[in-house]
Amino acid sequence: MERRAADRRTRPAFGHDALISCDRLVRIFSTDGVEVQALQGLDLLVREGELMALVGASGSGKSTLMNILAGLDEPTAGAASVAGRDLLTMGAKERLAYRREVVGFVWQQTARNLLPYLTAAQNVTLPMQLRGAPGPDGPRSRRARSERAVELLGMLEVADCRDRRPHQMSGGQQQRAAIAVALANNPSVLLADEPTGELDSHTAEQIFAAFRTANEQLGTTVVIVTHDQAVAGEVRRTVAIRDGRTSTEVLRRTEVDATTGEESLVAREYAMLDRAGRLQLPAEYTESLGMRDRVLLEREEDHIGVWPADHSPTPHPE
Ligand SMILES: Nc1ncnc2c1ncn2[C@@H]1O[C@H](COP(=O)(O)OP(=O)(O)OP(=O)(O)O)[C@@H](O)[C@H]1O
Repeated sequence: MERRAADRRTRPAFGHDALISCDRLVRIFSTDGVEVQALQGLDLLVREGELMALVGASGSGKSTLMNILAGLDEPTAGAASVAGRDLLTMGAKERLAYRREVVGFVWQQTARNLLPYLTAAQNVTLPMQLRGAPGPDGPRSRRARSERAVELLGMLEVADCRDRRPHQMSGGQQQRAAIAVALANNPSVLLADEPTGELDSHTAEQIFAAFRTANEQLGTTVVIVTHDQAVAGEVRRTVAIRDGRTSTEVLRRTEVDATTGEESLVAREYAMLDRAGRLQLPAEYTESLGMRDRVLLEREEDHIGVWPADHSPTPHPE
């Protein structure tokens, strides 16, 4: 037992090597004496450099999670950290610096992302000005800031909009300029909550390509909340949230056929196993097999069998 306790002490902490780590996150909202548990012990790890999507039914807790990661809201319990910053213990000053330097966000409402009376280039320079004392890699002079703004707008293919105000730009151009604003201070993480929600599918595709550009060219970690199946299908990893918890995860990878050499994208769905060993079984599986309250488990050499409670265990040879 002592050895087990020592092992536990020397074991690396949960999510120690992740850029985003949410550990049993809980967020309870109380309004008029009614409690809503928007997050109910959510676990999520995101590695540096990932481009991933979060999906889930309306009300499952996606926006609540994004607001916490954006530093706009605080969890009721649990632990959360982004790029080494502890989101529960940050003071007001650190929180402000966190929102300016560590995370960038893009919201669904195109109007929420840009100031209407500034041009695209001015919108991009504003976060750099607000940052105050620049870091070692931050642009120092006014000229350097405006050069960076033009560079970012160019990378996102809206250089021609630099002198236009938001109302002189299409919805898609506004969202691309919004991505440039979010990237202005070179954040570690780019968060986007339904960024293509107000756009047609062709424009949505272009916006998604812009996130991919940011991820590939700048190495920014990108987390996108989306209802859009086409967007969710484009990323390597999609995590589904159900009732305030991560429930399933789809990983996609390219496989090469050994004989034909042809490449194909293979998607695999996984259930999440939490640290307490809890596993959420899909309702369609449990219902069709009449599983309720308790199930029988059988440990096999390379898998675990889950059976309805009235199943007779398979006799094992002696
Ligand atoms: N400020 C708040 N006050 C009270 N309840 C809230 C608040 N914000 C969210 N909720 C509740 O928390 C739950 C999760 O909401 P959330 O907005 O995170 O879901 P969502 O998955 O983003 O939904 P949608 O896809 O519709 O945006 C819902 O039941 C919602 O009503």
